[in-house]
Amino acid sequence: MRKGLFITTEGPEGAGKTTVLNLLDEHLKEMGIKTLITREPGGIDIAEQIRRVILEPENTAMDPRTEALLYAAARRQHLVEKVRPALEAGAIVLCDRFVDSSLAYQGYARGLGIDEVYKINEFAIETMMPDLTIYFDIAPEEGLARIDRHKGREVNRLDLEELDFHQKVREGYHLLLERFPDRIAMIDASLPMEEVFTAALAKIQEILPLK
Ligand SMILES: Nc1ncnc2c1ncn2[C@@H]1O[C@H](COP(=O)(O)OP(=O)(O)OP(=O)(O)O)[C@@H](O)[C@H]1O
Ligand SMILES: Cc1cn([C@H]2C[C@H](O)[C@@H](COP(=O)(O)O)O2)c(=O)[nH]c1=O
Repeated sequence: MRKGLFITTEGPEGAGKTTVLNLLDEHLKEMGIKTLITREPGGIDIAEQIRRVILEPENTAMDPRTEALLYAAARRQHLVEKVRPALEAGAIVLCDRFVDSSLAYQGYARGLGIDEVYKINEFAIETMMPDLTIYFDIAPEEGLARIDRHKGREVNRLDLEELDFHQKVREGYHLLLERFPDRIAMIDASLPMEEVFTAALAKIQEILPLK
């Protein structure tokens, strides 16, 4: 049974999700709340191995459906091995990307169809959807420029897609916002980091059980 809260972050490349998620994790821990911070694809050994296959820049021959299936496979293993046990133990799970990434990237930007990609993911996640998804909205040009400036970050196969693809990713997220207005909250990720953090924390506080 799910006793904790499942919170995910989403957004285009370089939106600041990882940075802000780490700050949120620190802040919640200081409040005495049990948290688990993790990421997709990855977070556990098998899923990190799948991540390497998906994101290796040389794997240019990868078919879009293969890509979607690999993300779903990594998701399944991560959910079973790490996310579900932490939720059952009552933690707040902070997960950098989840199924909405597949819907925006593979479903919309790759053109596989949001509903089709959701269907294959249903097999992976069963009914496990986030309690809250914080969507970091940013123009892809700005996000990609941040990554460019951020020396030492791995450049992955998806980062190397044309600007048009990244614009479609953002459009895909906007469609998801319309479809799931009760679950997905948008914040303006172009603001200074401190303001983005405050806005994200406010969204979490709205769903924290009162003590
Ligand atoms: N609000 C902000 N203003 C300016 N720079 C930021 C802001 N938030 C994050 N950054 C910087 O942008 C870069 C990318 O941030 P981060 O890795 O957190 O993004 P991300 O959304 O996790 O990216 P990706 O999904 O592509 O890995 C980092 O160098 C980070 O310091
Ligand atoms: C979960 C998931 C991710 N992606 C893409 C999004 C990014 O380009 C990479 C992950 O890299 P990050 O630095 O950890 O953000 O993978 C995707 O296309 N579909 C997914 O389901």
